[in-house]
Amino acid sequence: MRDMSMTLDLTLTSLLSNCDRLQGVNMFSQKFIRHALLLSSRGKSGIRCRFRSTQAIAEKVTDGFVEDLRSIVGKANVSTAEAVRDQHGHDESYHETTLPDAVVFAQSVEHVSKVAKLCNDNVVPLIPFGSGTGLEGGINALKGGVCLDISQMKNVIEVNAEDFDCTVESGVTRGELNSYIRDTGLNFPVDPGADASVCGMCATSASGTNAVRYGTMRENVLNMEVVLADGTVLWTAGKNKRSRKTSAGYNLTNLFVGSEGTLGIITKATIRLYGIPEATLSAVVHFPSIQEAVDTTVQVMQCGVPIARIEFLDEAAIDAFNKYSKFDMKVAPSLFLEFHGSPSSVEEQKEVVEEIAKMNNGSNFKWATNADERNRLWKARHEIVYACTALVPGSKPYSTDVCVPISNLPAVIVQTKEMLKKENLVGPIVGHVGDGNFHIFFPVDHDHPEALTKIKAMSEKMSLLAMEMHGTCTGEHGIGMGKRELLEKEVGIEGLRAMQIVKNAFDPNQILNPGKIFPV
Ligand SMILES: Cc1cc2c(cc1C)N(C[C@H](O)[C@H](O)[C@H](O)COP(=O)(O)OP(=O)(O)OC[C@H]1O[C@@H](n3cnc4c(N)ncnc43)[C@H](O)[C@@H]1O)c1[nH]c(=O)[nH]c(=O)c1N2
Ligand SMILES: CC(=O)C(=O)O
Ligand SMILES: [Mn+2]
Repeated sequence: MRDMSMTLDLTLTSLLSNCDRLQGVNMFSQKFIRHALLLSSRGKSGIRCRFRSTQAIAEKVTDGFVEDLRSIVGKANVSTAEAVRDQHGHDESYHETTLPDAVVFAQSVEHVSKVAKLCNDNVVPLIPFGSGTGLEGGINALKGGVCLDISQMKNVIEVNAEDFDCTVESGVTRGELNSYIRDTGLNFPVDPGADASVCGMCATSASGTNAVRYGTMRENVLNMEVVLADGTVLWTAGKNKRSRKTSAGYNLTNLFVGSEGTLGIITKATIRLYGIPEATLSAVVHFPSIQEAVDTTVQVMQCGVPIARIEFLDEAAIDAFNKYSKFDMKVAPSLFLEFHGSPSSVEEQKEVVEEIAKMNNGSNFKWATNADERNRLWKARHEIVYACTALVPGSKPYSTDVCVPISNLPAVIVQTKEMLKKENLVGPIVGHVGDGNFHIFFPVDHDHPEALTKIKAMSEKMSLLAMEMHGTCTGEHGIGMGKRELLEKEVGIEGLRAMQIVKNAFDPNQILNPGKIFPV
């Protein structure tokens, strides 16, 4: 035991001699340095542990560098046109555009690997671009560099219907996958509303309306092909592996899920599929108060009803929803529900939920049994973020995204609503409440910076409240550039340091999506 620790200390010493930032590395961090060292000793992975500031010093993207990019992917697949850079310099959120210097459209994993190596050798920032539907400014090129658009890699590599899994390339969107596999009777249910790329969903650990039944990306990814900063290609669970369980070493798959383009570029994902339910039933029910709607949710969950969707909209959200999507719903706190299963199981779930809702003064149940009605309802629900921004013409969405343990949800939502009133802010509340996750969608108009300051303060208060109630500042949208200052508050300085050590080990030159996740 003593010999072992001496060996580790010696190894640590030699590692530390390569580090730029030694001071203040506590015992906890040293353990991680040892991990990093073990990784770095695998020469082939190319992972080196050189500690640098998390802020990269980007080399300029010169004409010669652009020529090098063109020689890798072909002339037609590199653009420096302002319109193309602009399109790739922002997502769907309020964050203001920051342009990359060049956009590269990769056609293969070999392209991705060679472009990564070139950027790494020249210390040029590299930002993976999935489909640009993120809500935390994840693709903004904060330090310029190369935006690597991988949306044209659109092959479905394999579908193993008998094992309920499939493998897709980075450009395949959730909608495209579901159209492709429709004939198999299977589908991929994780549903962030937007038609995001499956690999982008891995990168942000997305979820959405039916995570309550089927889980988030974390529970649904079995394996990923990832290109590291230096161009190394690895499979997080081993090449061709797709078992439901594994105890083989560290869980690299879940390290890359939610890494937001800062650890590697996900070029393929092997994900779980589910049978399309035999019967589906949707409903809307209205309540006199937020408390009663959310209490209903908690009781439904605590009764163990395997509900597929249970979505909350407050009266402001219903109002925006009616106006934008031409519905005529009662303007009151409401739940949108969906049940999946056999006809008898759906009937049983319906009865239990109806009884619980009625006990909480839920009324005006409206059932949608046919597919057209259901699709219209859920399409409108998915567009709610646009319905909220339409309240202020010319605005963009600022979305909060807290998630708390379900028993704390009623208190957090009620307090949030009181804070909104006190601050006199317009902000409809919408939530995937079965998971304890909810958003306020603030319409933000950049011509009114004072309103944005107020919204940011409110958003921070909400996040702190959620953390105090044992929750998180982001259930599903990620840290991106919007929540960087909150990460340390959530995971603690030790957690943050551990994350920085992992980042430094995988990306010693800090080229991958610099300026994201970590506080500035
Ligand atoms: C109308 C609407 C509604 C919703 C949402 C958006 C919109 C516009 N979202 C957010 C969004 O759809 C979600 O974050 C997606 O997972 C982003 O996938 P993209 O492919 O668009 O990634 P996008 O291109 O926006 O990139 C997002 C981040 O991931 C990185 N990235 C993308 N692809 C990568 C890859 N292949 N390898 C490595 N890094 C990669 C990027 O660098 C960036 O940091 C959401 N989300 C949610 O969870 N629940 C919800 O309810 C909703 N609802
Ligand atoms: C935008 C988002 O997260 C939602 O509509 O749930
Ligand atoms: Mn959401």
